[in-house]
Amino acid sequence: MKIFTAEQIYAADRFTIEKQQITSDVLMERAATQIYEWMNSRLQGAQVKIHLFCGIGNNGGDGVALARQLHENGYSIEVYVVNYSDKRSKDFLLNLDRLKERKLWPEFLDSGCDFPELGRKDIIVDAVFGIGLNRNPDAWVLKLINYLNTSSAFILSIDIPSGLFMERVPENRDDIIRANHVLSFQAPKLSFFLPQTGIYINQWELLDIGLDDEYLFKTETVYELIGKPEVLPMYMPRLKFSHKGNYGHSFIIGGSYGKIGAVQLAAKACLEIGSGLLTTYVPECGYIPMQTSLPEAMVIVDDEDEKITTINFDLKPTVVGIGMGMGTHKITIKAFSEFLKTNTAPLVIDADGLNILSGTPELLNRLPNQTVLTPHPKELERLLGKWRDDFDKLDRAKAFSKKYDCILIIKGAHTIVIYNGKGYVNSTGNPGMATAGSGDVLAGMITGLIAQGYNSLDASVFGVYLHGLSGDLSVSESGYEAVTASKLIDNIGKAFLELFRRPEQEQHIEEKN
Ligand SMILES: NC(=O)C1=CN([C@@H]2O[C@H](COP(=O)(O)OP(=O)(O)OC[C@H]3O[C@@H](n4cnc5c(N)ncnc54)[C@H](O)[C@@H]3O)[C@@H](O)[C@H]2O)[C@@H](O)CC1
Ligand SMILES: Nc1ncnc2c1ncn2[C@@H]1O[C@H](COP(=O)(O)OP(=O)(O)O)[C@@H](O)[C@H]1O
Ligand SMILES: [K+]
Repeated sequence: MKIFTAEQIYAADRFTIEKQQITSDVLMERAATQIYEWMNSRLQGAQVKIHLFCGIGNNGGDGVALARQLHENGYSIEVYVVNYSDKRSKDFLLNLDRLKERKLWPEFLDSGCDFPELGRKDIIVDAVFGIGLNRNPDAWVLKLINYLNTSSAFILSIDIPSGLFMERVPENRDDIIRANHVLSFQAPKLSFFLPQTGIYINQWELLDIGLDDEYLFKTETVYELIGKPEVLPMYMPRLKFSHKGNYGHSFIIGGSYGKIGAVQLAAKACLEIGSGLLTTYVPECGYIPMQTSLPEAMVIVDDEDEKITTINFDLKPTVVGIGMGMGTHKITIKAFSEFLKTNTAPLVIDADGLNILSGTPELLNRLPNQTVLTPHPKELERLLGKWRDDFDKLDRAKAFSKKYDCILIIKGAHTIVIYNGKGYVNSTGNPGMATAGSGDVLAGMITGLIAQGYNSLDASVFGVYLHGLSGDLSVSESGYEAVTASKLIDNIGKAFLELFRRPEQEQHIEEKN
């Protein structure tokens, strides 16, 4: 699903108005109707007090139009106009008149006034600012935002929590509405998925206001939200007459004394996702653990017992995954550097492999094209330097990925795969996955997909999606706290099955037919 910028959404508005031969207030009315129906289906006429805080732009216009619909259907409402500017939008004014025609008189709030009392069981509709916020709100408006946040009422934000910008992080983290639920129009907004801004949103949902399909389809976006429809076409079915040689030979290099488990996890995940063959390269101390825990894997050992000192092998890997638990000893850095001089296989670099790269950046020039890097936030900072905010982080990541022609996977609650100026935002996964070794599993999964013939970008996007889905399946079995990296591996197979599971409703209809 595409993630549009504010400019693209405004352009979609204009395009739709032109093509459907409607006036702009029709779109506003559609927006209000969608929200009304959403609320009504949940409230079922309940006489709960609904406080609508409406700005003077089109987000406020949505709120005022919604107030009218709620009133006409018997709901108990209070409307407040947050009078932050005298530049009121045309459609806001039109809807304000429609409200007044029905003898509904909103209360006008400005810098001098007291804020209304809000009950614990009331509902607040936040329609102060939408995607048009382009500078810091005045102090009294911030005070109002703070006031709403401290109330215990349920906050429903229209389109986007007020105070949240589309393309930057606000300076003061308290200046944004903390929404219980966001009803966003047509497409999700990038800020919903970034750690510094996503925290203001508890849940979000999209409402279709009928923006023109052709525009939405044809317009290219930098960011895309990756769900099932996006990954399904990537899936490569296994062929009846295929053999293990068709699914590649993965080579996983890593481990050090006390950290052989990282290689075990990556290797197991790599096999579980379908790699045809797998060889691991570990220090001598890893030989017995590897051979006993993973009989399917072949093992080559370093001359040294506790760490990797040379990377000598006699096989032609389809893909190499390197770095998990490897350590950053001087001699290991040398071995890694020598390996990069001769390696031509596609690479997936994780953990200490990344730390070595950030300590020895000249090695970045030795990476094959489309090398996959899988940093967690700290490793990413070592690679990119300190960023100003999450939007700056994405810009730096895009520049880095372009400079070294690498695929940069920014891991987190919504992992973002960066390549070729684009960002693929993952939709699966959960906080249960914040647990030791889950990154090793991801690196192994991506390695195993490349082995099977997926290109490195598809392997990254698909691998990240399946990894999160395995996490979601693990949570449904054992709750958040008990998710472990090993459980993620155990659920890779179920994640594949889940990809092809049809929604129950659909199955039911078919059975009836
Ligand atoms: N295609 C869509 O998605 C549609 C969007 N609509 C609504 O329109 C909203 C966008 O409306 P607007 O562009 O009018 O913008 P907003 O309603 O977000 O309001 C901001 C307005 O105030 C000004 N402003 C920005 N920051 C300010 C500040 N700190 N202090 C004072 N004034 C400030 C801006 O110039 C802008 O006109 C959307 O979020 C959505 O709610 C709907 O009305 C219908 C269609
Ligand atoms: N809150 C979260 N929600 C969803 N996924 C998460 C969350 N926290 C961590 N993850 C995922 O778990 C993995 C953690 O990777 P990493 O920190 O490298 O773990 P490790 O070093 O222990 O292997 C990443 O893929 C990340 O996206
Ligand atoms: K809002």
